Amino acid sequence: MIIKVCGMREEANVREVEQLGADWMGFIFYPKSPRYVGKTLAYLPESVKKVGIFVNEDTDRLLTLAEKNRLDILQLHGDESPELCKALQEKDFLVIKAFGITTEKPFPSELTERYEDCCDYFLFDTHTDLYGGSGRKFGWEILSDYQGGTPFLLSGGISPEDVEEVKRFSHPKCVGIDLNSGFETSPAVKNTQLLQKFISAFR
Ligand SMILES: O=C(O)c1ccccc1N[C@@H]1O[C@H](COP(=O)(O)O)[C@@H](O)[C@H]1O
Repeated sequence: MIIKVCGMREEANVREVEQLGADWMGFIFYPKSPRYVGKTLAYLPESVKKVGIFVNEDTDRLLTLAEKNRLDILQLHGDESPELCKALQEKDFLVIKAFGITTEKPFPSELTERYEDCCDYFLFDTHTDLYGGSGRKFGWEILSDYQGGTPFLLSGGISPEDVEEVKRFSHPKCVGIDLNSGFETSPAVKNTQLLQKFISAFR
């Protein structure tokens, strides 16, 4: 299973998390996020895949940031179209389309189906008007209604005490989990002890 640690920014913290055995590390390029990278990242990790998180970003700016930060994967949290996802794949990026899920509505199969042929992964996150990083979980049982072919990461408010529940979660297309605000001491600063404990218990 892929473990992605998201919302990283500070050099020392990036170096520490790189040593913990995470597979992917996420950097948020959405200016309204408290985890916004802002200025240039002082250190780009080598031993993890670097994921850039974007929300309805201008395509030229997205590509400039992707090149500058040597991003491997683009995670799109806004209303990005299937055509944009396809165009980014054709530029040799892996593409993750994030979907905000709520149990108050049926699983959005009609929406996810439109992205089946243009994304490498989906990410199922808790619906929020802020696009992501809510720190809240949704009822994962709704994912039994996801019958698509694209592998997905489970996301949204996963915290240290969820490790057993995450291990019990099972879906044939779930290939990973996303850890973000639940492991922070302050926005964009991860508690490496909590992460280490979670990762060893999860593996
Ligand atoms: O973390 C943010 O601030 C953020 C803002 C806008 C879009 C995505 C964002 N983060 C992503 O949200 C999910 C869930 O995070 P959390 O566990 O609920 O804190 C995660 O994939 C982050 O990559």
